[in-house]
Amino acid sequence: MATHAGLTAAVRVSGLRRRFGDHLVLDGLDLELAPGEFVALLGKSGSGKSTLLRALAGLDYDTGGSGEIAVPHRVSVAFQDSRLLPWLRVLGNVVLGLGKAGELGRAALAEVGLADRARAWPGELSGGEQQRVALARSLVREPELLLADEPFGALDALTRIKMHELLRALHERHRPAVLLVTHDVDEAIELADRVLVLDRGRIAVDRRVELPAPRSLRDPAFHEFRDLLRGALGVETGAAA
Ligand SMILES: Nc1ncnc2c1ncn2[C@@H]1O[C@H](COP(=O)(O)OP(=O)(O)OP(=O)(O)O)[C@@H](O)[C@H]1O
Repeated sequence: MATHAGLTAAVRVSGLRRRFGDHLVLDGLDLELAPGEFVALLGKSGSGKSTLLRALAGLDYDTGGSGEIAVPHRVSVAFQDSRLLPWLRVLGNVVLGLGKAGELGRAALAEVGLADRARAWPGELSGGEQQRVALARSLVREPELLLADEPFGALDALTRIKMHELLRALHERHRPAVLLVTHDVDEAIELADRVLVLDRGRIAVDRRVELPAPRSLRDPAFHEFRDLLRGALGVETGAAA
């Protein structure tokens, strides 16, 4: 079913339906991402965000479904846990399956600030460092599309801020299209060019983030946008506080 996107879109999804037994999770979903666009995907727990990501990544072999999906040739996927192989050193994980010399891998590790950890074992790294290795592993494949499922969900707040900065910088430099699944409304507004809310199997909200950079929680427009998204997610907006 998956085909390759034309030059005009990095992702094109039309009429995507996915069900688990009687449970229709995606119900005729339509979505387009432009090349280089950074898009955040929000949605209540169980709304189907990971199901959509897996469909785009071609990882949902057993699921009943229909619809059209077009993605680029080079797609990378990042998950909440880094999924590094513990029996390979850091550099081995980065270049796994590429059959290339380590030079590209070392350059990618340098980009995420881990040039000196190439020979370490994954178990010797902190959670944040492991996620940086996972980013390097994605980068070295020069993806046209990066699919990220809560990649910072397990990190502490400070490490998360640093990872945000790193991801923005890497996006600026390499310009893949990004689809970032997150529970964190502020993370979505800080990072993305465009924010989507998935509800009842479709994209219920699709808004560009027009806030000036650097995006600041002090900007009243940030709060307006946050309230709009929280409203769409059925969360108290705190407007009366
Ligand atoms: N392999 C599966 N078998 C049966 N049901 C599944 C399977 N995978 C997902 N589901 C169901 O599909 C629905 C959507 O799941 P999905 O993981 O896509 O949601 P999500 O929006 O990513 O949730 P969360 O934010 O909690 O991670 C849920 O009701 C889930 O129980």
